[in-house]
Amino acid sequence: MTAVKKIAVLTSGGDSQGMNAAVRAVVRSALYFGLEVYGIQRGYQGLLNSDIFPMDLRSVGDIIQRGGTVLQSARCKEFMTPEGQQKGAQILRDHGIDGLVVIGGDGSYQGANKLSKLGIKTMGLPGTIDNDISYTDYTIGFDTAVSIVVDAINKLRDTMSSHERSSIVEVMGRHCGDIALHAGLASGAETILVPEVEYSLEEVSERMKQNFAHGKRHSIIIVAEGAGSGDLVAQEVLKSCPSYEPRVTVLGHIQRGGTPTAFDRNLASRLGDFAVRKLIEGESDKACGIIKGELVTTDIDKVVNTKKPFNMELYELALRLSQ
Ligand SMILES: Nc1ncnc2c1ncn2[C@@H]1O[C@H](COP(=O)(O)OP(=O)(O)O)[C@@H](O)[C@H]1O
Ligand SMILES: O=P(O)(O)OC[C@H]1O[C@](O)(COP(=O)(O)O)[C@@H](O)[C@@H]1O
Ligand SMILES: [Mg+2]
Repeated sequence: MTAVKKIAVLTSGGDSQGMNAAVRAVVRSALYFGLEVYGIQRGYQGLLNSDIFPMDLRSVGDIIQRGGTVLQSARCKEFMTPEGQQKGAQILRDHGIDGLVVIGGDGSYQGANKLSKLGIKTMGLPGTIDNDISYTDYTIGFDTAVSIVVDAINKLRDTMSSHERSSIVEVMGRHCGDIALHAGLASGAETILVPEVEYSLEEVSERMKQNFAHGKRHSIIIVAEGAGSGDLVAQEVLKSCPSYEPRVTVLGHIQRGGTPTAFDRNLASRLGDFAVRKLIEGESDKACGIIKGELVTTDIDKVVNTKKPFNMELYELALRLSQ
């Protein structure tokens, strides 16, 4: 006896690499366990437009390696209203859909939470490059985004060291410094500016001067978008250490594209299958995650109301090793 018979899947919010692998896992596991499965195009916007279609085994062929999301994504204002949420729940009921897997970030999770209060069984999967979701060590897309940043910094290093310059790299992460931190540690950045750690521009220039005195003739500064602007940091470096000739690179949406890493594909595959099995077992209003290698579910309410702790140990290590 399964708690759901017909489920749907959608992707919502900023897309991330590995969302396709998650969609594939949801569809194939659902079919394996005898459920009917539907895709919803363009997130909650598509739900409100009844853009809902049946999915079969072949409909998710040849997508595990692709970035973006074949279901497409959207940000939908109407769904933020109680009327929009009731309309969405009614449309799902009209289609006979009793379970929904939402792949997205914290905003998308809140939409899933509202639908569950209206009688639809929901499961959230953490699809965002930012890694800003609590109760999971990793989100789907984070590993790929970090690899892209590291690859870009490798290239910047070549030219920065040739010209003895300082490279200031602005990376994504509105409220979370994890991309900056993990890419910074992996690429030996001297300075990592994140929203979770207060800093002053004076401190940054003091560190630059010290590094210069220690014989460093080029340097990498990573700025998470939520921590400030690369241009401001560059102005400060130009004032205090002009010989570093700062150059700013904003990586932007490049970080959200391209083929997902094996880590992200495997995480997405495991979580997609897990979400289906939990729906079948009757769980609802839960976010799926991975903690210390184990798959877990946590109440969505708890997840969206808890800020993910920042790893200060890793941050201090990155600074210690880049002296
Ligand atoms: N509090 C909320 N209640 C209902 N739906 C929400 C809420 N917050 C966000 N959403 C829906 O989820 C969509 C994606 O949220 P957003 O915060 O943009 O991205 P992400 O899910 O990546 O964090 C929004 O456009 C909206 O449709
Ligand atoms: O797609 P947009 O509107 O340019 O949004 C950019 C934002 O989306 C992200 O890539 C991901 O954020 P979400 O997962 O919350 O959507 C952020 O790092 C970035 O600030
Ligand atoms: Mg978000």
